[in-house]
Amino acid sequence: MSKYWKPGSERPRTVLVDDEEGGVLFLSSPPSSSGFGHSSLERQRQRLPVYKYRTAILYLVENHATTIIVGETGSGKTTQIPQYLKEAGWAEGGRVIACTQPRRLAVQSVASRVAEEMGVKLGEEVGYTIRFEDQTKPNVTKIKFLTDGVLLREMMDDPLLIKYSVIMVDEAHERSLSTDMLLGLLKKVQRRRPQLRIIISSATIDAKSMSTFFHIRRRNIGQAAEDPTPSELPAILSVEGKGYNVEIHYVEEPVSDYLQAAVNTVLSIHDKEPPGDILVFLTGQDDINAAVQLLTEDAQNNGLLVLPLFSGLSRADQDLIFSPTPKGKRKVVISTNIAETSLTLEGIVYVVDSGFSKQRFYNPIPDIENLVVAPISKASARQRAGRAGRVQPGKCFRLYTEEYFVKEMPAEGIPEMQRSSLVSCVIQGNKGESGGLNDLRRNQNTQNELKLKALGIDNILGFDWLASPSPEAMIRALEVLYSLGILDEDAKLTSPTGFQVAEIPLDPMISKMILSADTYGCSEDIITIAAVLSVQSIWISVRGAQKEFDEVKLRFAAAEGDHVTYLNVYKGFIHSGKSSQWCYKNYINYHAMKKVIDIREQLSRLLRRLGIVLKSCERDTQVLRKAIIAGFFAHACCLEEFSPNGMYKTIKSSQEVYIHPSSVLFRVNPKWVVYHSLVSTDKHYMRNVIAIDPSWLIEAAPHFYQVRKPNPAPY
Ligand SMILES: Nc1ncnc2c1ncn2[C@@H]1O[C@H](COP(=O)(O)OP(=O)(O)OP(=O)(O)O)[C@@H](O)[C@H]1O
Repeated sequence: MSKYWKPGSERPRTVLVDDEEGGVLFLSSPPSSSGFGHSSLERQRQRLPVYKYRTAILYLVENHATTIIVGETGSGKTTQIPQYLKEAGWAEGGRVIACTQPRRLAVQSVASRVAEEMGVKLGEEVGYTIRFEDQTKPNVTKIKFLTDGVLLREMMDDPLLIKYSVIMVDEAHERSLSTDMLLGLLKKVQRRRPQLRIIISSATIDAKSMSTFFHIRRRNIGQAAEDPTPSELPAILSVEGKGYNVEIHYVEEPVSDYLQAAVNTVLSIHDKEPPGDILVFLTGQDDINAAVQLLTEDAQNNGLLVLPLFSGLSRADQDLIFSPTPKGKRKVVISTNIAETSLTLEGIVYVVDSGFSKQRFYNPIPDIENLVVAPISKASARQRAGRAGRVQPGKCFRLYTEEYFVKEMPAEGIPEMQRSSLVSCVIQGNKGESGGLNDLRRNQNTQNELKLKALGIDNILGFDWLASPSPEAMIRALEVLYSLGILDEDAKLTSPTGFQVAEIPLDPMISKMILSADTYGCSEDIITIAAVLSVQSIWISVRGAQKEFDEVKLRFAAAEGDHVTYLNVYKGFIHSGKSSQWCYKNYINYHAMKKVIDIREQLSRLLRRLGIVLKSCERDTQVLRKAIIAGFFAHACCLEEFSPNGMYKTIKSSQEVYIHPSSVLFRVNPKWVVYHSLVSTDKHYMRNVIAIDPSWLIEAAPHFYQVRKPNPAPY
């Protein structure tokens, strides 16, 4: 049974307890206001609902292995609890307090807020880590924000997460693949390391089922030295109270076009409501761009500053979202669900919720994962409304009826684990989620599987999941890893390939491509390609200048396809002295190119660590393409004969696919191609495509392909 604790009934004692290193931790009462000083930030902190629960939270964390904290959006969970823990001594003796978030943007923004509240420089006492960006200092950082994916990766080097005293898994209701994996693994870690404290927090979580999951029954493994161990029963704390009031408005009749309805609602707010910025939730980059365009047409004269927000946005564009609204303007941020949790955008008074988001759904029959626009859950709707009312009262305009919300909207979404292909040979074109892993997320699931393997969890089918994935999806993932030579017949990581792939923080197909490049003598070139594939897009999308853009792109285009084209762009950029002017002239995203340089540098350091000497094949494009095929042979397609519209079929499952218009091979239609990822809209489109010779497939993967014997000639 779980334990509920209501503050007020009994004030927790101040207790002294030995910590793991034999030092002393003490659980104190809240610091007096004089202890805090009187700056306005400190007063703001004390006004938050969670402040009243400070002692209770510290008491529960001290005495329970797991504490589940449920509190309204904006009540102060994310920004305050890590600070309370630090103040109470949980970061003494070199230990670190971790707080995970499902999204990168949230990690960066809450870390900088907490650093500001503590009056320290970001990256020192308070830091953050997202993939390819580490803003922490060893032995200095005490509170670390990170994505749950990054923490999973850290577990490969430090399976018991020894350096952390407390791990707070925030926004656990999101149930992303990484969150679910992390929760399952943390439960295992806790059995081995009872002193680790876990906090699970959200505004909209089913605390009871989480509590049942975390009720560990510890094996007797000789932990006497670590006693007193905390209670195995998870505690649930409900933080009452919220920030400012948010008035909810529904439409009277269902709307047929949510995009147009969102635009109309923004204009009507602007017309009728007092000053205050507006945050609009749409689904993906396409409808966001369409809404931005519709509103910008109007904005010239009406004082609206319209800004898009989706993952993969450049840092400069992202900063605009957070910077103060210019005087006399009203900011309108049009976002995917990237802004749904944890973010505080200071000027936001109004939220417009379309009721939809892009979600992945896996269809096992053609083995294709689609990114579809689907209705959100009540949990998401509450999170969205919670982006208003954080620094002042607000209003949320829901573009669906109250009846729909009450009677039809599901309470929670389906966990990603149960609606994803674990093989993920398909791109999600996932522009709206998880903060910019972008194309590389395509095979994230396989990568996650790999993480479990690298953590020595071999019986994946029997793993203790919060929500079990389908066995078919698991088996498919194992098949892919086996075909790549990453797992052996006993489903164990191969040596050295499997272990090396597990070291590289990219999807296994890209990692295999990188490792194979060593054999082909082109690792120097392949890491450039891998780096470009890990940013959203190096091109700047240009509305109304398509013709010029196409002409410029032709200057870099390689007949072999997109990957080789990227090498041309990279060389041009280096040759220009990494000039932003050069990028501007060539419709290339300067920030994306800087990111490419950064990722490339990290990959080259990693390869050196693996003992791989970087070599260039000096533009031998055949060798390059063979290395790409070594990772992507399963993505081979053949042009259908006599197809008037460039239809290809995948060799693996005879799925109809087309070359994406953004590819340099669009309309060129070579007979045989290999693609990096699929985007599914009206059709399945291949992105990042190279032309190949089919004999290379058999050379790279004789276990996967065989030459069809011709039918015997009839007599
Ligand atoms: N960048 C910021 N600027 C101004 N105020 C902020 C900022 N970040 C947080 N706050 C204030 O702190 C409050 C608590 O934020 P916090 O993110 O800790 O809440 P939360 O309970 O974790 O919310 P959620 O469940 O929405 O993530 C906000 O409502 C807001 O008043």
